[in-house]
Amino acid sequence: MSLHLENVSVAVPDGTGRRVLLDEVDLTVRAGETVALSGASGSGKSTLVAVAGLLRSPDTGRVLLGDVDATSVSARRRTRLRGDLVGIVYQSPNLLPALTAREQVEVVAHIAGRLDRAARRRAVELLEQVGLGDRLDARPAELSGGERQRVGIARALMNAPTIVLADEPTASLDPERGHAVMDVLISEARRAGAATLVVTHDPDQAARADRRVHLQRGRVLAESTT
Ligand SMILES: Nc1ncnc2c1ncn2[C@@H]1O[C@H](COP(=O)(O)OP(=O)(O)OP(=O)(O)O)[C@@H](O)[C@H]1O
Repeated sequence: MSLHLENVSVAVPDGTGRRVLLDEVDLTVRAGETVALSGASGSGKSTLVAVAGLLRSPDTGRVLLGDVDATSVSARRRTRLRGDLVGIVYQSPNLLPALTAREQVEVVAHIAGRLDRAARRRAVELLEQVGLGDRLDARPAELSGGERQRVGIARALMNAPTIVLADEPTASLDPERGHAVMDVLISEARRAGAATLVVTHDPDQAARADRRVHLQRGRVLAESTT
């Protein structure tokens, strides 16, 4: 399923005027494609991820997941779409301290009311795919930063999302771990055929994507094929 942002603008009140955070952004990420999003601090990357992930509605423009216009449905339907179709990897995975790696991932199915035997098996498979097959019962305090981030990736993929969004998923890691985590994220998202948008400042990591997009002051400045 593809992700389309069509003419998306977001502005917030700023003193007596308005501050534009996203300015008529057009962006398409095709199914199975990975797009790296870069831009200076404050250029609007996190806002774009929040809009694409249906966490924030644009003031104007449309967000299409496949051919469903998520901006024209009810808030309730939008929440359902997000839960069913979107997986988000955050800068820091915010794992629950009391839960094991396996449980962190299972929670996604639990919340959806679908924690059955198949879901438990899928959680283990995902953790194996991100290289944590031998750490299933470890709690966050027993995991390294890179391992915790890989749990976050497995968790984001648990609902078999067709849209994967990652906002600087490797920001807290050293370059070597960061590259390893990025490789896992991109290969797993590709394997799932998901449309994947990854925010990264790191040119080496951006080069791993199929395409790069640069944001400047809320506008898409340039696209390049890597
Ligand atoms: N609710 C808000 N009210 C006012 N300003 C906001 C709001 N949300 C974001 N901003 C501002 O909008 C701009 C874009 O923010 P955003 O977080 O999208 O940028 P970013 O490119 O992700 O930055 P960074 O790389 O530092 O995380 C920033 O200048 C930020 O301060």
